[in-house]
Amino acid sequence: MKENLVLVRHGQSLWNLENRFTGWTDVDLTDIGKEEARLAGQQMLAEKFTFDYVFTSVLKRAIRTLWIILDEMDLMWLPVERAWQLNERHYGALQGLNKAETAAKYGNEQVHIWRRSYATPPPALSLDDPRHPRFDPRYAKVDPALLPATESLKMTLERVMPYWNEKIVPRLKAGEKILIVAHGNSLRALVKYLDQISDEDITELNIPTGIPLAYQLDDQLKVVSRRYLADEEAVKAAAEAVARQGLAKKE
Ligand SMILES: O=C(O)[C@@H](CO)OP(=O)(O)O
Repeated sequence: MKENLVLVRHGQSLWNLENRFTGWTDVDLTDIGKEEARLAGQQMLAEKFTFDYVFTSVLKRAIRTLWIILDEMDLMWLPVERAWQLNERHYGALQGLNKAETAAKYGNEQVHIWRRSYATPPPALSLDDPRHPRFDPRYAKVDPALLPATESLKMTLERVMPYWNEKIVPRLKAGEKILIVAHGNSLRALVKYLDQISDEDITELNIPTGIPLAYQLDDQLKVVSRRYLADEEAVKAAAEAVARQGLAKKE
């Protein structure tokens, strides 16, 4: 394998299925999501991918996807680092709401801005909202000032990038092959950086669930090649399906 970095968005989650804004809500995979993870693992095995080190978030839809992939690849022994910095973008007060119903209420355009604009965050959770991450024991050791009540993609990128630079870059520079299993928007942040996508163009990028995206990076970590391990049509259809989730249902 010439690629040294593979990014995988977790398989379908319960709230993907119910079409709800998820963010930092810790929902599990559906059976389809587990199957997507199995296929991702089998695909990488078939193409003789292997890894030295693995990163994921602290949310179970990503962790379980990773477990299934490593199981399929017979790589369960690999070291894994879980980091809140790789979590999904925090969706603020939208978390739990149905995307199509929200679009019916506020308009497709407003929902597209909340979902895909670079710098506009959704409405924030109040500090005393029980869903605020400061009440969740998994973030007990994180500086409370860093815990978001909402995030734009820009804010997500601002917490993903320091982690990338500090924890992932040194391993890539040392020649390790890295797998990252994370989320639609934390991966959009990383892909924006790697592929140097502009603030405008990133609004049109949708990452499909469960399809490995493999990068070959050079010594300077510049992109030599990138490809999804699926045919182009399948990737396009899956990305368009993600984009459509934010549209109001036609009467
Ligand atoms: O709800 C979310 O957290 C994300 C990923 O499922 O959704 P979206 O594609 O709308 O950014």
